[in-house]
Amino acid sequence: MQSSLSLQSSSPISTRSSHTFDFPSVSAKPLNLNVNLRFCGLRKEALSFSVNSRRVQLPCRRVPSSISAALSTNGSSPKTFDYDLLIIGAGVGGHGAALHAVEKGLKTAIIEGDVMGGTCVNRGCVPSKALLAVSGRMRELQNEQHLKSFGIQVGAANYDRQGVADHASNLASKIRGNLTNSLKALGVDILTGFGTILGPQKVQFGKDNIVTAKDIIIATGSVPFVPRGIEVDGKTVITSDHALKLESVPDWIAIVGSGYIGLEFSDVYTALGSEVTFIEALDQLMPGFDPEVSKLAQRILINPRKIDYHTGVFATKITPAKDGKPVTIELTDAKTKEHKDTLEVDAALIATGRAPYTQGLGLESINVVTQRGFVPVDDRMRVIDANGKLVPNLYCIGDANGKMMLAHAASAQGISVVEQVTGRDHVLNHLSIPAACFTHPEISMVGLTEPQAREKAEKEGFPVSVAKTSFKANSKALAENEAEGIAKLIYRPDNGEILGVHIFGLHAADLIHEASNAIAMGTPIQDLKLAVHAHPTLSEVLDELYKAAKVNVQVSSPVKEPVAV
Ligand SMILES: Cc1cc2nc3c(=O)[nH]c(=O)nc-3n(C[C@H](O)[C@H](O)[C@H](O)COP(=O)(O)OP(=O)(O)OC[C@H]3O[C@@H](n4cnc5c(N)ncnc54)[C@H](O)[C@@H]3O)c2cc1C
Ligand SMILES: NC(=O)c1ccc[n+]([C@@H]2O[C@H](COP(=O)([O-])OP(=O)(O)OC[C@H]3O[C@@H](n4cnc5c(N)ncnc54)[C@H](O)[C@@H]3O)[C@@H](O)[C@H]2O)c1
Repeated sequence: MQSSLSLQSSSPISTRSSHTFDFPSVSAKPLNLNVNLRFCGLRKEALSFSVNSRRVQLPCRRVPSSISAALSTNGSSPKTFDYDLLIIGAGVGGHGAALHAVEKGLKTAIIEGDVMGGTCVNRGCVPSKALLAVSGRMRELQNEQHLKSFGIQVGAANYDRQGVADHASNLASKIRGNLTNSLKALGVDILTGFGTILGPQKVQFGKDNIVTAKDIIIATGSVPFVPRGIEVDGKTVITSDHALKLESVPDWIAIVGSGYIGLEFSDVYTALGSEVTFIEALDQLMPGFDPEVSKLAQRILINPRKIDYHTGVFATKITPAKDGKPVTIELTDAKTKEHKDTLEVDAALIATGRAPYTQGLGLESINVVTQRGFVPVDDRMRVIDANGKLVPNLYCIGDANGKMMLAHAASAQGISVVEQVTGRDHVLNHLSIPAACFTHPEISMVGLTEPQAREKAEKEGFPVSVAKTSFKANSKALAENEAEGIAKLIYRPDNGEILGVHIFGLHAADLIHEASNAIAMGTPIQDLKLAVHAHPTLSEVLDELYKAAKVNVQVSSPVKEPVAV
């Protein structure tokens, strides 16, 4: 059985020191742990420890800067710091940054004003995927024809609403616990209270606690955006925060907005028996996706289901149900601005985007003016002040900067910042960050859509080509009787660069990573054509895609001598 050990440092470690701990172990025998810290160069230390006399030596690492840091960027900067890195907001962005900071040897603290884990864990990715796991199973069990095609017969599928809701909330608590424990185990100090920036490198949290840090990351996230005129009562007119609790499954629900949240919830509600009406301001549903993919997705995710829609209209006034009257929704034509229709439904979910949560952060104390609430940053997430100058030692990651409102983007931005503050310049390529919508089947994408790629190509003067493959030719998808889907590759035929990949089909969210990693590593298609995929797997959809591309250059990497095995 393995024992895990955690080294917590709440005071700066800067000199040679040795500590011996006795602590109960998971094995029958108590462990005797002897820890040695040894200076081995400028602001570096080597950690060695012995467990029951067996010695383990870890390599030289950067040590916290608490003693040495004395910045002189501004008269009011502190001379010494409580921490190397202070993160405001313990969502996935803050968590990712903190873990990487510890790995880099930074003394790190994280301030959280509400529950640990932020949006993703408590009110976003995690509970929504729990609900989608249920909707996937319900869909399968309700699809008699699909089951029959395998020779399977089952009785009528049903569900217990509270049981489904509990699955989502239990999963959120579990992952919140894991996230909190991982920070504690690595020695990240968790400071509880609302954080406000008082000046350079100085933050107040809670009522009157002040803490200083060499570098500060703002990671305060976002909240649901509710347009003016819409009254949310939390019961019949709701946001995703309420919907994830699944307190009811309305017979008829209007979903305002057909982006990620709207689409995922349409999958959940229709699987659980609701009828859905989409209200979308733009002229087509799913306007954020590649147009060809959204067209196919509409054929499969919308048309055969109990969903109707109004496009090109704004929901300008929504009044909750009251005194036996239904929810009323006034629709206004997006172009003429004239009243178009009034709908009466049982409930309305407002999924019209998210607003950054940056109020009360004290940005004015450092001359930073937000843009529609978002903190302005450069491509290294360095905060830009009202005069267009970089604010020293201040960064903003995740939803609060609005670059890309995705959990893994927030975390990747945090890691990028930590790389920079520990001496390695790093710019994150946002075009390599994948995204996925977890409907049944899933939609995933990375890089540019076809219209975006064509616009860029015209401006910069390079050729663009498109290759496509269908899941219908994939043995694994056929075996699963789920061959409805496409993959689309947008690329430069002159050099083999991938500009974008879009997938709609079974497990699209998992499949996209091969393409996103290729973009991140700069691997051209002519090299990818030679990569081998196991048969029969869904990954062969991408193999086919690369092979279908017509690139005008040969293999770019040197051909290695074959190695005998
Ligand atoms: C329904 C839904 C489903 C989603 N599904 C996905 C998905 O499947 N995949 C995906 O990639 N993304 C998904 N997202 C988006 C994802 O949740 C966000 O992009 C992500 O949570 C952003 O992380 P963050 O760290 O920037 O902010 P948050 O997660 O919002 O965390 C910010 C934290 O900061 C705290 N805070 C704010 N101000 C202060 C302050 N002044 N002092 C102290 N603490 C403060 C907040 O309490 C919060 O805990 C989903 C979002 C929603 C709403
Ligand atoms: N699977 C995922 O990764 C996932 C899941 C959910 C949410 N998210 C993230 O959360 C963020 C918010 O999601 P979202 O779906 O709320 O936003 P979104 O920006 O994806 O979609 C909002 C939609 O609402 C429409 N709209 C806005 N105002 C309207 C109005 N008054 N009337 C009618 N239509 C209106 C917009 O045209 C748009 O299509 C997204 O940026 C997304 O990145 C990600």
